[in-house]
Amino acid sequence: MRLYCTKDYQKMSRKAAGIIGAQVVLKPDSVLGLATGSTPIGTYEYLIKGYQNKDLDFSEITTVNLDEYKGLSRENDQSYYYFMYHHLFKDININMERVNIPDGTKEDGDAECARYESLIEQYGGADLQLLGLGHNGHIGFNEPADEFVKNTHCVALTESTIEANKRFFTSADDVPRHAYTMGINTIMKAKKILLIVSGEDKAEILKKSLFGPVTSQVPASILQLHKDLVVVADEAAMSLIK
Ligand SMILES: N[C@@H]1[C@@H](O)[C@H](O)[C@@H](COP(=O)(O)O)O[C@@H]1O
Repeated sequence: MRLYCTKDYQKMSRKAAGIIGAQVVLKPDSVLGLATGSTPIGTYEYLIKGYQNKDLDFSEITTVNLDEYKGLSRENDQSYYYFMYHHLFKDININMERVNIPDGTKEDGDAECARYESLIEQYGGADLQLLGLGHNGHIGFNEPADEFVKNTHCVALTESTIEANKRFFTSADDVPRHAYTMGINTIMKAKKILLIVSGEDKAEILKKSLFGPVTSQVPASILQLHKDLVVVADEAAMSLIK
């Protein structure tokens, strides 16, 4: 594991974008695994700057996103497709045909999850998977559970995740109760994993994830077993790690 501690959110974002940018430069046809949530927004802003400065070319890049809410269409402004389009894709030269996100509108969840899993399998996993960290240790939407779920699957969101994500919706009642998410093995198949974490409210779960026991009750703890894990966290998130 490589652990970088940055002064603040901006510096975390710049460092993370630098790592993703290096991947894009070194392998222009990379498969990038992308994430949503508030943490990666600054990273995406720096990637857009890299494109505008002509340092980064995304024309050959393929993307796979971690997750999507069940029941939300691409046009829904709370869907992760919409999020990705508005925070990144619309401002870079990505070929939208190479953008992959689970389709939240597919009623047959099993079929959609199997399709998504085999797509990632065909790519041989992401070259680099970007991850945020949920307050309960979730990655993607892999929630604390009695066992790790291997492949892309449909998950019932926990109350704490619904609570944390309600800020993006009119009320907690509007937060979808289910989501499609890459499984733990889907994520671990990535050749490199970049975990970004910001804020004091994540300090405890970051410490547990990186230095606590590997357990499905803290899904991110599995990342300790990845052979190329890079963590970029700001001082506030790192405050409990000496
Ligand atoms: N499914 C996403 C996760 O992929 C993300 O990492 C998490 C943390 O979000 P934030 O970065 O806003 O704290 O939120 C959501 O639940």
